[in-house]
Amino acid sequence: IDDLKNTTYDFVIAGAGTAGSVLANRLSEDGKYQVLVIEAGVDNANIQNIIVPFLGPTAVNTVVDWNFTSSPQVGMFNRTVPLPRGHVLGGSSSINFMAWNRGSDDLWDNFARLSDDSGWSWNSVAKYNLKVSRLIPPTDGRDTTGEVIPSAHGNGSVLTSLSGYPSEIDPLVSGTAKSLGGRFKYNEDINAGDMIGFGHIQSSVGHGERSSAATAYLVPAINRPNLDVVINSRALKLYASQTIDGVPQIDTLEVAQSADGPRVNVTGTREIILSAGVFGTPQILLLSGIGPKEELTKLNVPVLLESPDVGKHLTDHPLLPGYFVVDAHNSTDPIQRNSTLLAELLQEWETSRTGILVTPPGGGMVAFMKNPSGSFGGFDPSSGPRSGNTEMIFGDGFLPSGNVPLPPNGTYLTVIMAVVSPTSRGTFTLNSTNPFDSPIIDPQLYTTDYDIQSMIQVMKDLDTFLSQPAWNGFVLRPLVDFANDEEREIFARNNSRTVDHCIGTARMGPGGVEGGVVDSHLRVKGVKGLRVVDASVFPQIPENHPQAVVYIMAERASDLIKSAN
Ligand SMILES: Cc1cc2nc3c(=O)[nH]c(=O)nc-3n(C[C@H](O)[C@H](O)[C@H](O)COP(=O)(O)OP(=O)(O)OC[C@H]3O[C@@H](n4cnc5c(N)ncnc54)[C@H](O)[C@@H]3O)c2cc1C
Repeated sequence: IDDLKNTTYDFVIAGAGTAGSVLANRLSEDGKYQVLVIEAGVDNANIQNIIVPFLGPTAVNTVVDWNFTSSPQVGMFNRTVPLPRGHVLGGSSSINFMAWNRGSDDLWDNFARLSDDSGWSWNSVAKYNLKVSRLIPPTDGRDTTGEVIPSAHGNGSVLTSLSGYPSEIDPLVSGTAKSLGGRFKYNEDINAGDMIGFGHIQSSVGHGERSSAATAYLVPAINRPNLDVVINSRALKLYASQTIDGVPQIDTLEVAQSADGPRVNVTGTREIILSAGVFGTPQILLLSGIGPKEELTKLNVPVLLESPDVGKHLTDHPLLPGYFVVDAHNSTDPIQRNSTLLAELLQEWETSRTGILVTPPGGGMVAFMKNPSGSFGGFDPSSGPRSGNTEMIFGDGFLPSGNVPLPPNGTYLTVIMAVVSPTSRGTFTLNSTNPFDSPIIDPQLYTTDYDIQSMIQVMKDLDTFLSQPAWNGFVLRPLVDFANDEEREIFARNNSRTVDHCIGTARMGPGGVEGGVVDSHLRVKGVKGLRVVDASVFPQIPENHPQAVVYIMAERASDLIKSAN
């Protein structure tokens, strides 16, 4: 931060994560504006476990992760759960598990309805979807006819592909779905508008490497003379240098590299944009005195603007692994137990970008399902008929999660189950006024009956699916048996965590501050000069993996910002 030649820019962006990197690129592309990006985390270059797709999960809990932890979860017998977030250029897109879903048409139409802005409808954002990603062939070069619909995809920045190392499980999943149909139907492309059904996973992976907001948006722009990116520096607090007609004009951001280091003020003469993510953004807002009055007063933070929704509506997808002992012939399990084998595979990846390391662990097939019609008295909190209530991901091998340890021998099928239209809502609050203190994050997982019962439903749907003839001889037995729903519920509450899809802490909505923190153009209501562009503005949780939704939103936000300036 000391190297900055000046501290006044047209735009100052807090956070070079998924959304922040898109903004950095788009706002600097025509050379008209001077843009500064402040990123708390580290450089993304040359970090092997964020580049090699198979090693992705090993980046969690390292220097590239903020390592947040939830408060005790009452719906999970008071366990705490890890809440990783990217602490690196590219943000969470640099450490996530790379599943790529643009969301159903219904999701976007619901965003439009909830924000009262048709500009968020699918028809309006479809052009941004085409700008965001480009589907390229998988590294094994196979014919993918029937596995994806190429015409549904664009020619944009993030590279996406199907698994370059298909697993022996994939044809069992697609074959079973094709023969079962109905609630278990096959879906040729879950990114073509209707997400329901069993289909092939598309990942933000190209040529055997992770494609992130850093590699796809930030690095290509980094040498522009009008773009400065500062790393290892935290955005702390916003200031308004003046108030006009009672409206604070936000133009200053305080930055520091450590708790006791010097504070530097930077100025955004046109706008300051918070893209610090679902935890970073509400933290900056609250520290600046923008938030629920009672909470601010309790901590002696002077109230700049009463905005009751800051930190509220935190929503995440609960996740539960299901484990099955299988007779697999090409399982990933030996890799987890044998470092020599892993070293050989790394050598293969280094020399030819082939082998299993070109693909994220977790397998090649995913399903989004509706709960049975008529269940829950017909209640369906999802965005519409093309969005799911639950999800399954079919993983080749034992994917450690929850409290079940990797068994010393044997081969396994892991099915990651999730509730993707949860109704539990949590909170984000400050612990203290020290910006370097960890906040209190309470997603309140499984605090509604709908959420836990939906998880039980998907556990039973999985049993139905795996009892079909295609699995005979492959699935030998479940690792854990359940006699009834009560046992399923206890297992779920004991072993679930989240899919790391949290959203909503600065939600978008119509009307005044009681209707949401930002308006539909993502401007913070009640002040001037400040926007939020990241997953914290989502008015409801996408029924899918959300990174592509963040990218699409950030592309539209870039156009909104340019046209307003
Ligand atoms: C482990 C994990 C796995 C996931 N798997 C998937 C998946 O497979 N598919 C999918 O679609 N989604 C996945 N997600 C979710 C998805 O990656 C996120 O929803 C999305 O990337 C969020 O984008 P964002 O721009 O809101 O925030 P982020 O990308 O997290 O960006 C926020 C940035 O702001 C920085 N920052 C925070 N506070 C400050 C501050 N005070 N000052 C300066 N900088 C700050 C952070 O370091 C970060 O770089 C996963 C997430 C995680 C963590």
